[in-house]
Amino acid sequence: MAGVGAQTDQGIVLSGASFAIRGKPILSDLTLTLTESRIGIIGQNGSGKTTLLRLIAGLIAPTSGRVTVDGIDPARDRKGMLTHIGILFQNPDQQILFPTVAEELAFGLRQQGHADAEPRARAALAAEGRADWADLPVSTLSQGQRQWLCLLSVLLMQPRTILLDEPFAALDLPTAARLTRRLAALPQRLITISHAPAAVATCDRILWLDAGRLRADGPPGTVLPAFTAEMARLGEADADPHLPR
Ligand SMILES: Nc1ncnc2c1ncn2[C@@H]1O[C@H](COP(=O)(O)OP(=O)(O)OP(=O)(O)O)[C@@H](O)[C@H]1O
Repeated sequence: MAGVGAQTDQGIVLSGASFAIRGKPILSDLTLTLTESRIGIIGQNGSGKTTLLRLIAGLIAPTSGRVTVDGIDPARDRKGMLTHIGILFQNPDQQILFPTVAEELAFGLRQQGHADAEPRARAALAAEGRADWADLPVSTLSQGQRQWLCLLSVLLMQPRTILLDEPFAALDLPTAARLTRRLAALPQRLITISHAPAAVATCDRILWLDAGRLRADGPPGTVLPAFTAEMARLGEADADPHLPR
């Protein structure tokens, strides 16, 4: 796989990992070994999907249990993680730090120790046919364009695994179709959060989170129909729970 060369791909391992905020459990006792190339995470609003990605990326540490990425504790070695994990947030504005497109792209490369970060960033833009974007203020890009910029930043860093939090949520259909093709062609491991079963239907493995616990874990052909049926059932029950019949 890309990025980390000959190092062994040990995958992402969670051993009894839990996460709580002020004593409130958000994720409970997750034990998983993730080695597949395409993994989907589904679940209702607030079920803990984004928190799980943050745990894998090392942005938060488990309250109990353990998380390792290729044998490394991601919360302890943030710099070492740069070649292992890239994350594309749901909202690009949570990710973008710099005023211009080239500066934003160069940042991650500089963190990885590349002295030629800026020329590399400009070359990458040129290769995408976007050389004219280099000095544009990021604020002039549309939401979809900013999301594309965030993806390009992640790709330039060549992480072994890319975590995607609802990558299509804010995109129009043609942009989503382009991004789908782009993602499908990547050699990296992709872990994708989605509410939409169709968006993860081609994954090798689906994790269904329910109130911070693993409710199902298996191939899409098994997990997605069960999830869809349960969402339909909940939707009916919640539609008018307080109204007289
Ligand atoms: N910083 C925080 N402080 C308090 N509660 C939090 C915090 N971050 C997350 N939570 C709570 O943890 C739970 C899981 O949140 P998370 O964002 O992981 O869910 P999600 O499955 O990604 O939801 P969605 O589909 O709505 O994006 C929610 O109940 C949320 O309110």
